[in-house]
Amino acid sequence: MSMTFSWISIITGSLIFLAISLKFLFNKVFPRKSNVPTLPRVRTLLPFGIDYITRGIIYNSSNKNLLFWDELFTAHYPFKTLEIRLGPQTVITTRDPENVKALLTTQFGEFGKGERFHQEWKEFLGDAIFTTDGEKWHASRALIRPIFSRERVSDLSTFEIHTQKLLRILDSPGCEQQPVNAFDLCLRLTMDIATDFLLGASVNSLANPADKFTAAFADVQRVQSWITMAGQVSKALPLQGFLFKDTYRNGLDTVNSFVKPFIMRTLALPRDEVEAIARSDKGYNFVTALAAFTRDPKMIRDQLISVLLAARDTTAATLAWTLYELSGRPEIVKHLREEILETVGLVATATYADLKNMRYLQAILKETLRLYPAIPFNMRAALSDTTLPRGGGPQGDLPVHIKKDTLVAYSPLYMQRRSELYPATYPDGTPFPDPSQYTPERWIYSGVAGKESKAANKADSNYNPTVPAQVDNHGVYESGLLSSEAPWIPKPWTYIPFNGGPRICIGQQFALAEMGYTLVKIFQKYSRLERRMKEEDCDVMRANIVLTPARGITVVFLKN
Ligand code: HEM
Repeated sequence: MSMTFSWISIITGSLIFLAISLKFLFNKVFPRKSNVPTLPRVRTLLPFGIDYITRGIIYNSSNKNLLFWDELFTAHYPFKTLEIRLGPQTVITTRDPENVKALLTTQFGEFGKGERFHQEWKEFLGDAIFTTDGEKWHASRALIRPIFSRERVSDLSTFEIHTQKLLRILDSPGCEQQPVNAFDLCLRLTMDIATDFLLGASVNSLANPADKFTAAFADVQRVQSWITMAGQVSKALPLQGFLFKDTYRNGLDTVNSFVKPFIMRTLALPRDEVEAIARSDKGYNFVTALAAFTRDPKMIRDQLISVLLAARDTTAATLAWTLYELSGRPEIVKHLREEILETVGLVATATYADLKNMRYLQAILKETLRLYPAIPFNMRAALSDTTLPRGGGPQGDLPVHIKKDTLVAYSPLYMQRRSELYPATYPDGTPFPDPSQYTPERWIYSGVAGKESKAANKADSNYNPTVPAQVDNHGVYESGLLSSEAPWIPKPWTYIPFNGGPRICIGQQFALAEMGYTLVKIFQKYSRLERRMKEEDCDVMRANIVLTPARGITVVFLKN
């Protein structure tokens, strides 16, 4: 037995030695051309970067993606853009806002989701807004844009129906004054709201947690996130074929069979009737709105599922992280309740304008999205041979060539947590709150919130809650703080929870209204939120496409 073991060790050791020697020789024989500015290259020990990939998988499965990025950039400080060769695949990671700006706006046509991403997601999302580039993407965006107009988004009646159901659950015998998993409730709430908005009928997962559609959608998403992660290294390791295709296909069948009748029923209506519904408020939903422009059931299905995917977990996770932070901070809850009391009182329902006028509420949401951006890591592919403005040369500040199909990764999570991107003080010398801390007040003048915020809001002549969201705001989140009186707005392209440029999140205002409405509803009724989590379960961030609390969020909602 021990003889066999030592032979295995000798053979394994020799193979590793051989692989390292071959890699060394390869680098000697094919050195990089020296006259073109190149990016600092991350050294890997084993061929195809297998050591690097393994480390990535281990860090990901132990929820340490942020640490992975931190260690990578710390090891290569002060460089902000790095190149990693994983066999034939080149992946660039950047924390340079100038490069992020190029990816998302100034060189928008040269970087996109890319054909590989499209292929990986095609079965799930088809050829819709989320997975296409160029003309196809443009057509999808134009089709969907009117559905997110201010008039449509400011109708909060769907939120009212489902938040009422949430409150009834919180008041029910098993939950009242008891610890509940707030993340699970947020997922169910956002699923119910999204399906109601999209189909005109909710899956009602708040009342029925075992709902089949919700479970199938979760299965497909889980496998899809593995496929996407494997896709980043798939040229080096062709893993995708092994990834639970049965679960994926069965899940997709369930999802498709659920949405199909809604689409077919709408398409069976005479066109002028569909157009009339799409113009009115009665019976309006995403499917009817799309059916007024296209009679293609697959196109409607693809856009519908894409928007559902984009809308559901992102909003649930942001709401849940907000409740997590608020559960440890009674002073924030107190301020928020004061603002609610002043703006809508404890009984009335908030309007869209009320939500927009509540500066402290908006600051809370901004602060959550700063520390927990729902899409923590993102990626673009070079659609042709092109350049990035920075990263080359000895100082890392020269433009670099980028070959077609190179992947460029950036991380709102990592960037938004870097203290160097924040000022030490406000313009008047008041210290700027520690960027590592959850402090909504940083978004409002000198830490003053509550009463003063409302007065400041009225005085803010640039503030206009009717301004549509879809402006290119240079990566800065729009909600009325882009005014001459704002004491601080993030440096361009350093705060991008909704991305920026032409592909900025189309549902941004919908999401903010949904989260704001839910928080108002909750804190009209409850005055305290207590966290009931073990220390080791707090702040554990799982990053599988969306940044979710890995151990849930266990809290108790208390009335006094
Ligand atoms: C807190 C909640 C949300 C956050 C943080 C968020 C964030 C984002 C981000 C970062 C992107 C860019 C993805 C990329 O291009 O790589 C995006 C795109 C998108 N989002 Fe959101 N989102 C949220 C909620 C919503 C909601 C509620 C909807 C719809 C009701 C929605 C619909 C979309 C769509 C359709 C896209 C694709 C836009 C395009 O490619 O042109 N999102 N979102």
